[in-house]
Amino acid sequence: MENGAAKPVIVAIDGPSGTGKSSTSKAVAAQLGLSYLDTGAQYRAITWWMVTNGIDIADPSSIAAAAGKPEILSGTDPTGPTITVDGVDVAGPIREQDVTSKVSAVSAVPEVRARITELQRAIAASAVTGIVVEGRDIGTTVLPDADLKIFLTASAEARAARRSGELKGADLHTTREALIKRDAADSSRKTSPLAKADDAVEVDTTDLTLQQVIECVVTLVEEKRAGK
Ligand SMILES: Nc1ncnc2c1ncn2[C@@H]1O[C@H](COP(=O)(O)OP(=O)(O)OP(=O)(O)O)[C@@H](O)[C@H]1O
Ligand SMILES: Nc1ccn([C@H]2C[C@H](O)[C@@H](COP(=O)(O)O)O2)c(=O)n1
Repeated sequence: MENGAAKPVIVAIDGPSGTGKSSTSKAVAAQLGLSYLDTGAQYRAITWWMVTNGIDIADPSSIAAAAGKPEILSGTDPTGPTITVDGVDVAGPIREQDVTSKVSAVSAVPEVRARITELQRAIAASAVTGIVVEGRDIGTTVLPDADLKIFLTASAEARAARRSGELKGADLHTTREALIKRDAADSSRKTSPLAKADDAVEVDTTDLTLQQVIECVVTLVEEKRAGK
């Protein structure tokens, strides 16, 4: 690059629910001075808009017809990411159970994916120092030329324990079943399913602390930047 500025680094982090994508990505981006994009929040935001506007979630053609309507904006500061829909802050509502139970159906609709993928690529292209983008299809579809691709995994038991801790002691069995159901839907959809890219580095986080996962990913990014 001219004037000696470092080339922006693009990091894709994918994996099933509760593997630590958001926590890891935010911390890595903050530590390395990169932007951060939570693509799950964008799919949740469009789902929130569909629910709020009375779109029939069981009817993919209604979802497809409405996919271009909401304006979704993501703030990419890893120390305070934001998400708005038509100017409304939806950071809280998109985490509610009603949205969580419907997001897989909405995000399976090809028109929704095309719309959100376009937003994601534009955000990544405008990140000055680089960006950590986390989701399900970032390494395979959204940013196939990413400098580094990570695929996080963890046992269903570990993921359920993490989530039920977060949900203030929600029933472990119910939480585990809900995670497995959402992963199955996300992995089996036709368009851009949850999948590990062939060139992704897989990190099993089952027996690692969050801090160990962050350190592992920071090291991988630094090695990549150093051309190792
Ligand atoms: N290695 C780890 N050890 C213990 N807890 C962890 C670890 N990684 C993440 N967590 C905790 O697990 C919970 C889920 O993590 P996080 O939200 O980052 O996962 P995610 O993969 O982004 O999930 P989702 O895809 O459902 O949004 C959080 O409470 C987080 O603090
Ligand atoms: N790249 C992505 C990111 C997310 N989704 C869908 C599937 C998930 O179940 C849902 C919510 O994501 P989360 O907030 O749990 O990370 O969004 C997707 O299809 N593609």
